Amino acid sequence: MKTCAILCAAGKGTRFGGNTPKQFLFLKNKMIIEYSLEVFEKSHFIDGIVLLVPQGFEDIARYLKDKFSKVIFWDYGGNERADTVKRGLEILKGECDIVAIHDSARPFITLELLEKLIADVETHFAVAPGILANDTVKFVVDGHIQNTLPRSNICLIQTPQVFKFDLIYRGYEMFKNELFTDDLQYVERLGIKPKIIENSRINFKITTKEDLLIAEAIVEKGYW
Ligand SMILES: Nc1ccn([C@@H]2O[C@H](COP(=O)(O)OP(=O)(O)OP(=O)(O)O)[C@@H](O)[C@H]2O)c(=O)n1
Ligand SMILES: C[C@](O)(CO)[C@H](O)COP(=O)(O)O
Repeated sequence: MKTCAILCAAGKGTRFGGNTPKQFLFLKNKMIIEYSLEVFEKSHFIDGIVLLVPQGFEDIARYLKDKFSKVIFWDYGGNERADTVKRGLEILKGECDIVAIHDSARPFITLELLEKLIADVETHFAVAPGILANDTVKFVVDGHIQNTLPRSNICLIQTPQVFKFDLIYRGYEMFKNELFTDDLQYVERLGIKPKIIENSRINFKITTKEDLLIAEAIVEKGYW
C-alpha cells in the first residue's frame, strides 16, 4: 500500500492579514508549515508528499523540497482550497492507494494521530480527527438564536483527512463544480460515512492573529 500526503499551503491568509501567508511565518525557530511537514517526513507510513503553494512563493517551495526528502513534488495551488486539493489529486493519480490531505496552517499534529488515521482508513475508507463541542451550541441567524443543537452530535473537524485514493478522487470528479470547505464532504456526498477519531484541541488551525498568539504560547511554554 502506497500512502502519500497533500500539504495545502496555497492559501493567502486573508483573515490573518499581512503580506506573507501565515503558513510561512516563523513560530520560534521554523516556519509554521515545517511543524506538520516534520511529522509526515518522520512517519514510515508516508511514501511521498506533494506541496502546493501560492504564486510568488517558489523559493520557499524549493527550500522545503530540498530540506524534506519525502517532498517529491511541488506546484501552485488554486484560488480556493478545493482547487488546491484537486491539483494535488491530479499529481498523485496512479501514484498511491491512500492519501492524507492536510492544512499547513495546522502545525500541531502528532505522529500517533497520523498513523492511527492511516491504520483506520483500511476499514473505514475515509477518516478524520475532530473535537466534540465543550460548550452549548446554538443555531444563529442574523444574530438571533433559532434553536439549540444537540452538542453530543456536533463535531468540529480537523485535518489530516485520510482517504482511499480512488474514493476521494471519484468524489472530486463527481462534484467538480462544488467548492466544499473540507474534503470529507466529497465522499459524504457519495454516501460514505467517514470515521471520526476524537483528537486534541491543540490541532487547531491558525486562522487569525489571536490563533498565532496561542500557538506561540504553546511553543514558548515548551508544550510542543
Ligand atoms: N486556495 C487555497 C486556500 C487555502 N489553502 C490552505 O488550506 C488551509 C485552510 O486554512 P485557511 O485558514 O482557510 O487558509 P487561508 O485560505 O489561507 O485563509 P483565509 O480563508 O483567511 O484567506 C491552509 O493551510 C491554506 O494554506 C490552500 O492550500 N489553497
Ligand atoms: C479543512 C478544514 O480545516 C476543516 O476544518 C477547514 O474547513 C479549512 O478551513 P476553511 O476556513 O474552511 O478554508
